[in-house]
Amino acid sequence: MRSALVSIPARTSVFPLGSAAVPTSSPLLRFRNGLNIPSDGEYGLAIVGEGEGRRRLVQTLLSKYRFHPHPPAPGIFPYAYDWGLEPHTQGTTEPIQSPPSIRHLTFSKPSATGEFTDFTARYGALQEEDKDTLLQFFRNSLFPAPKEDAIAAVAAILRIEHLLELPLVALSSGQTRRSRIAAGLLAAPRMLILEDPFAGLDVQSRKEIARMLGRVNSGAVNLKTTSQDARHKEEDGMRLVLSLRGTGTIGLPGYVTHIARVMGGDVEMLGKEEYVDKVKGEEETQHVVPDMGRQAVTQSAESSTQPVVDVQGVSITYGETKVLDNVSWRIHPGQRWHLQGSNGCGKTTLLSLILGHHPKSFSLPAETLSLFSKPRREVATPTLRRRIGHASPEIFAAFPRSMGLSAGEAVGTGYEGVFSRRRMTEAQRARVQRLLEPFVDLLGRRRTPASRSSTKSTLDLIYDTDFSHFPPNQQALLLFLRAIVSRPLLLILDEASQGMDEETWSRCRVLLDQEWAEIAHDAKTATGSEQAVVVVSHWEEEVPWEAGQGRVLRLHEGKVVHQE
Ligand SMILES: Nc1ncnc2c1ncn2[C@@H]1O[C@H](COP(=O)(O)OP(=O)(O)OP(=O)(O)O)[C@@H](O)[C@H]1O
Repeated sequence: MRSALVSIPARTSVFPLGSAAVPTSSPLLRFRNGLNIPSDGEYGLAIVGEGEGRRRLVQTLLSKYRFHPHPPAPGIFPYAYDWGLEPHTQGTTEPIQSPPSIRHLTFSKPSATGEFTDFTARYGALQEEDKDTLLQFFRNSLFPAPKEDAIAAVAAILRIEHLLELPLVALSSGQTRRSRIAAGLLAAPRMLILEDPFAGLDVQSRKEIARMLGRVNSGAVNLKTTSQDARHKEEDGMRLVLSLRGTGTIGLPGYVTHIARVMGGDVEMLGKEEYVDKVKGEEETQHVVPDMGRQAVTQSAESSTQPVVDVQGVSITYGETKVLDNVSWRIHPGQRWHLQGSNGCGKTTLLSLILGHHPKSFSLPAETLSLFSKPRREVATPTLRRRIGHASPEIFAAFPRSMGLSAGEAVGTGYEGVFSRRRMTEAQRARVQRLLEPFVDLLGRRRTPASRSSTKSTLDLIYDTDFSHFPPNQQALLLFLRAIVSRPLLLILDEASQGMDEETWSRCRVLLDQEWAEIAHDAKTATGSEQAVVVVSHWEEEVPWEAGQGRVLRLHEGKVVHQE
């Protein structure tokens, strides 16, 4: 075995860069029993635990923090491996910058360059600038430029050969994720850190990709031999480090041998078996608290209400490809639907017709699409925006970060379903504050010196803080609150929990239960109507109602294959 890629001794702590040499504050992380990543041999690492802790550990691996105590540096601490950097940068104990051979792939950030983000462009006639295909992206936008055989090898690994000639914007979110993993592999770094690579992937894809990543990690597939990057020796493999949401054992790829578990600021290294035993033991001793807040779902009788959505025999075709094929679907007030189907089967396209994002939405024959008891073509799009609450990875990517909207204003844009600042009534401001309240401890963690000296309450400070100043997982939370703020007649949660921590999402679920109980109560006592809900998720456990309490619509290659 050669040297370690990463070697962090036991009892090392990390602090923000620029903090005092003799630490005066508590560390960001403490490494209980160190962290060593060998450069070769059978070894697979997954980081699990609290979201903020996992992020800090990733930042540590990217050399974004200062270490204490300063260890005798074998290379560029914490890296023991010779990354092929200039001699003068070696032997330093201060982190300088991540070695170029480490790549970090995160899916929770909106893309800085704009690629993969424009969510409505894909439905209409494509603009010239949106016509770039996946293949062109791989050829022209990656550095170092991959060789053709590398592209072919990676496309085969990730089963995206059939997508190479498609425009980037046409890819579904799962297809986009596979393509981004492919781009990460094509860069052929010495170490690739992937954050939540399996979120948004269907069950089959998750298994396939976990297996393929295992082969890359073990060196069975060596992409270096096909890379043009001269920094690497051909025999160098690629180490993959996965950061995975959740502390459970579900979703751990088979090839993973070691776990770095982050809890309460402590990083503990465990062998996989040791970890699995520990988690099982903890689960057994955990007190199961009955969920008093959870309401039994009352599924409205179909006959007694007018449907909020009535789709009858809709088909959508791009060139030769039939993306929706004779789809029919009725959604009544109070119903909960889980829209299912593998990546690329047409779920988002179907929802885009209902949401009014798809240009065909307005031009479909009146009898094929009715919304809120009227033919779609008689319902103005701003009315749809007001009546439908919507959270999705596409909204997350597209929501403006440069307009200076505060967190409260961002949530308030949900009243009109717009992306721009709007005036809110006092009652609406109060409602936004009430929604923020259960999350104050999560959203208020990053207090600045200025905010500490402010006389405002933490809730007011959060309300006024610029939306873009929150980390991505908290932005996802704010956009979820935006979707529910107006108590819309139809709520569409399309992979809404993507990017959120488990703790945050479980609180969102409690909030949803409360909301639905209140809406149901109002519907009985006043003239209101119960909320219809559509959830898209590839993870059963993330559907916010008990199994069997909702309905299911399953698509396969654009066709409805199951409806109950
Ligand atoms: N302009 C286009 N030309 C060709 N195919 C397209 C175009 N736009 C979309 N598609 C294809 O339509 C299919 C449906 O995409 P859609 O986003 O609806 O899938 P999805 O079920 O939501 O997938 P995911 O689970 O990955 O989000 C995909 O296979 C996509 O590649």
